[in-house]
Amino acid sequence: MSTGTFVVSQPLNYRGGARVEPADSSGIEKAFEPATGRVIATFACSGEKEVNLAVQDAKAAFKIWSQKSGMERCRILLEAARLIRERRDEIAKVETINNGKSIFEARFDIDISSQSLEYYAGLAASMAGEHIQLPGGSFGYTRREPLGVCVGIGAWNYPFQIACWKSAPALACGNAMIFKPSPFTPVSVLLLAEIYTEAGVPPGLFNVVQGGAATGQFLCQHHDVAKVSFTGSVPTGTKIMEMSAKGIKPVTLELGGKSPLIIFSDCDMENAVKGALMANFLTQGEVCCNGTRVFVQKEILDKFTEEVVKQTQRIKIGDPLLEDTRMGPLINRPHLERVLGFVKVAKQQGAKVLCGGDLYVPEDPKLKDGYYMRPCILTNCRDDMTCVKEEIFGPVMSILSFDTEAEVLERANDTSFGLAAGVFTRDIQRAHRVVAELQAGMCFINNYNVSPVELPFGGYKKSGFGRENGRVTIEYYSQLKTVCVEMGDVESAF
Ligand SMILES: NC(=O)c1ccc[n+]([C@@H]2O[C@H](COP(=O)([O-])OP(=O)(O)OC[C@H]3O[C@@H](n4cnc5c(N)ncnc54)[C@H](O)[C@@H]3O)[C@@H](O)[C@H]2O)c1
Repeated sequence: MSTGTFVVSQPLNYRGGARVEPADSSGIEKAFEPATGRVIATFACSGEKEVNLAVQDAKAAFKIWSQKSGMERCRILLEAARLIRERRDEIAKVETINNGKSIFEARFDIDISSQSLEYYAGLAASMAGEHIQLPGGSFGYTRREPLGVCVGIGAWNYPFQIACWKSAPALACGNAMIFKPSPFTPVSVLLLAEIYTEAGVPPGLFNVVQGGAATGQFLCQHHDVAKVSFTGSVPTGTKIMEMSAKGIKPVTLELGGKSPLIIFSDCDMENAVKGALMANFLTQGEVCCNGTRVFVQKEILDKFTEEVVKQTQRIKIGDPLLEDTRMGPLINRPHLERVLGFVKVAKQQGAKVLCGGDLYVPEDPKLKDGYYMRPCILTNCRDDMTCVKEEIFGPVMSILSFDTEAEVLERANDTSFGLAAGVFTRDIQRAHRVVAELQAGMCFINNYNVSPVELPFGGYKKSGFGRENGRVTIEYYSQLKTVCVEMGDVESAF
């Protein structure tokens, strides 16, 4: 597989353990290779009939799967994790071709994905209720039971990983899942569906329906869907919550962010610079938890800025399938233009562009229609500027200076988002004091954007609720049944 050659001709829906063309459609979509601007797949968006069939199949599979013991589910999930490892390179390449992220990064995503299956496989076997002694020999116990058919709706920035972060805990708990990827990145989740089938899940347990908003709505409104787990923007998250409210369905919302990264003057400068790059430029900056508001204490502002610019200018942009590329193209042309538009507005509002923020045309002629830009550092930023307030979702870092801890905390929290935050300092007391005050679900001390599957991930405020990863996620894919057992006679009040 090399850039400019991949096309998908097989069906992109998956139902009953096989790829299928949808039974009906609500429109046609095209998926692109961002590196070249080529169409790699044309597919029908699933209509209501197809969604009904997917739910019907998932319900049948749920009956079989939910009866299995945790150990039985564990073995199958471990086998699926092994198959992901075995096909790591192929999956990473497909992800790179359809999303644009460098192959170097895509391999990490696939590794985190297989780890997610391994982690929840382990928990599947140890899920248990409680036994509670009551007076007179009576007792109660709790059973942790699955919810039923869960829907996963994904964003386009981590297509395979999002599908794993949702399906691994869902399946571990005994649920079935129907997954709808973003229409921009429909391809890699099919490999996951095939892997689950090969590993031994019942046909229909993990189905894929393709489409955009209309298909997503059919799924959310379906009366046999027990839960919706959504990753995407705040406006869509609001709609998902409204639709789910009508059916009293629980939702997990993993939404956007505008996270602060606070660099104190006593930091280890080399690590802080690396951390700022990690916080801003993975996947071309298209990362929900990115620390795009970089607050730097005044004493080290010049030195930090100089170093961060130097390292940003060294980032190798180009063909994402090449081993030494570290930044590929953005997801599509409209998004590229939107991100460049943010840089333009930032300049109009008084920010200074220290590097990048413009189109990049690689030398290789086959890449000339790709969606590349140079990573951008903005300085002279103020808290009221658009680039500091809004989620850009591209490689644009805004540097802001600050004087005191109290001041920076106030400014860092002055946002309706609350997904992540970071702090670099050598003072351990300050580090813990600051993160305790930060209004964010995921806080990093002296690093940024590492995502071990053992740690819960999710937002505060408008960045959503519910968690992915970690032990706690079991609670979002299961429900507790209490059983009260009488060992004596009924003492009636009547
Ligand atoms: N918190 C997280 O874990 C996380 C992770 C990745 C991305 N994100 C966020 O996702 C956003 C970027 O992703 P995007 O552009 O794909 O987001 P989006 O909200 O446009 O779309 C997300 C998904 O929702 C579907 N959808 C759109 N309208 C719908 C509707 N009315 N009903 C049901 N489904 C609908 C889309 O087809 C897509 O699959 C950013 O805001 C980013 O921060 C968050």
